[in-house]
Amino acid sequence: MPTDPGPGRAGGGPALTLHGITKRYGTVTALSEVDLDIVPGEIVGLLGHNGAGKTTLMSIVAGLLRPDTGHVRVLGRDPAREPHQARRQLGLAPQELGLYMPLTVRQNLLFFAELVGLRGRTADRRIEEVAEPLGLTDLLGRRASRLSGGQQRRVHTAMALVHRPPLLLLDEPTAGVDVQTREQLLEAVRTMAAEGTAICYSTHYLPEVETLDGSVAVLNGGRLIARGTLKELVRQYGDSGIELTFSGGPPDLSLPWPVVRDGRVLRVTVDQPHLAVPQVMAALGEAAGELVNLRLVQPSLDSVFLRVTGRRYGAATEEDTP
Ligand SMILES: Nc1ncnc2c1ncn2[C@@H]1O[C@H](COP(=O)(O)OP(=O)(O)OP(=O)(O)O)[C@@H](O)[C@H]1O
Repeated sequence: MPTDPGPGRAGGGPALTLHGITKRYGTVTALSEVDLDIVPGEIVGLLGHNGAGKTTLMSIVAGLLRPDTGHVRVLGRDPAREPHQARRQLGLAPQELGLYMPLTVRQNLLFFAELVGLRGRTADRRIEEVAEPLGLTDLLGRRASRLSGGQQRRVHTAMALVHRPPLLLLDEPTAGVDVQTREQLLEAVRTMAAEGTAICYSTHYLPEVETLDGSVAVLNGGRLIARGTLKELVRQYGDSGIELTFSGGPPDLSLPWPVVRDGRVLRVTVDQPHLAVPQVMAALGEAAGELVNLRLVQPSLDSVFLRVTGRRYGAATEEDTP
């Protein structure tokens, strides 16, 4: 049994509290009046289009950037005033890989373990513990430079976990990884949450957030515009409908349901889209010849995102109906 304290150390309060956080870079407002709590054991999918402020938010929590206004508490500590204490309570896996390529996997993990005060047998044991679920046990002696991209990404994530932090910040941990690595990372995230770790998980891949079945925070232009569990948000904002894509400009349709035009796409919001298809097709008339795709949209995180931001999320999967 590990002797170091586990992640359930928040004493009942939130693992992370952000209150009124604003951050500007010159004239660009990256975050505006953001309030966010994450409680122990909660996985928050942090979502937003490119430039929405996700990385800025994580950097502020990790104490790498200072907010212009507002306050941050990591397990009750202010990363700006008590950087070392706050830093030990969190693990950050930034977007950019941070491996030392000439070192072995074990040496990379040991380096990070020592940075947060782990030594000797405690560090060795934690390295073994963190390597196992991420499929790194057999790779501990291998140089980082000799690993595949997916293996490097797993080591990068393992470095954030090695001190068993009660708060974990993962910035697009599955960017560019293979299916097996994705599964291993998601499983490791689920396990840590079940053990009480609070996790802030940014991704451009909505099905991952649905798989993790956690809660969601949506940033848009630096503002937090939606926050809740997946189920709550889908109930509140998850429109269903029909999405029609045309080879040229979409026609004007006369239908009894709201129709929104977005470039070459028309979106019809309707409760039971499969029953509405015949009427929509009939309304197309000659424009049916220009139709290149018809998709039934069911209430999901994808439709929540579209509703609250006005744009679909970049890498969401599509269940296209030919
Ligand atoms: N160092 C910087 N100097 C100036 N502007 C910056 C800087 N870093 C970020 N920004 C701007 O702040 C805004 C938020 O950027 P941020 O990187 O936090 O977004 P993001 O949601 O992480 O985006 P992505 O999904 O592309 O990683 C963007 O408009 C970005 O251009």
